[in-house]
Amino acid sequence: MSEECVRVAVRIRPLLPKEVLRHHQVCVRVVPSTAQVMLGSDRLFCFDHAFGPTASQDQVYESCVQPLVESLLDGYNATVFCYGQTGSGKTYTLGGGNQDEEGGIIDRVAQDVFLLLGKKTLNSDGVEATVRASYMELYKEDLRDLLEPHTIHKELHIRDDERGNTGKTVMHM
Ligand SMILES: Nc1ncnc2c1ncn2[C@@H]1O[C@H](COP(=O)(O)OP(=O)(O)OP(=O)(O)O)[C@@H](O)[C@H]1O
Repeated sequence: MSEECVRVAVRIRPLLPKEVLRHHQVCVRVVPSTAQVMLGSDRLFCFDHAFGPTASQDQVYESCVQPLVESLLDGYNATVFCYGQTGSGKTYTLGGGNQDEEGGIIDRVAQDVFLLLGKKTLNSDGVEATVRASYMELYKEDLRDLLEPHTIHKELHIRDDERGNTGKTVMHM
């Protein structure tokens, strides 16, 4: 893995059945054996990773995220976020989730965090670990606690943290 602080991966999802039925065409493809994508026939873009429509959830996780989980347990901070227009595959890549889909990044991170913590605590006497997780949705101006989906009306507010403008914190999570 490169030493860059910020790395960008692009994932091209397959056409959906409804898109195939409507004869939509694929307009972007990965240049084989590179991290480049070609838009149309002559516009080339470079990324740190490029995944085509046949890439598995495993491949995306192993190349882009797993190394971050390992460094997390060495004390580093890590952020992974998905960006893209509606329907481009952010939820699928992060969550997967439908019964017939493979699990996404969140499932795999959770599994690996506990697996690696298990190994660490086994190998080092007296080491204890606490894992805290929050899962929220910010849609327009509304925040939802996705670990308590029934509390739609729960009063959640974004505030500056005690250090001022450098971070944000959500009250009442
Ligand atoms: N790599 C993939 N392989 C197979 N199906 C995919 C893939 N990525 C996305 N899809 C499918 O494409 C559809 C749209 O994906 P998804 O809901 O993840 O988009 P999104 O970016 O989260 O959209 P929105 O911003 O509207 O929430 C879903 O039916 C999803 O199952």
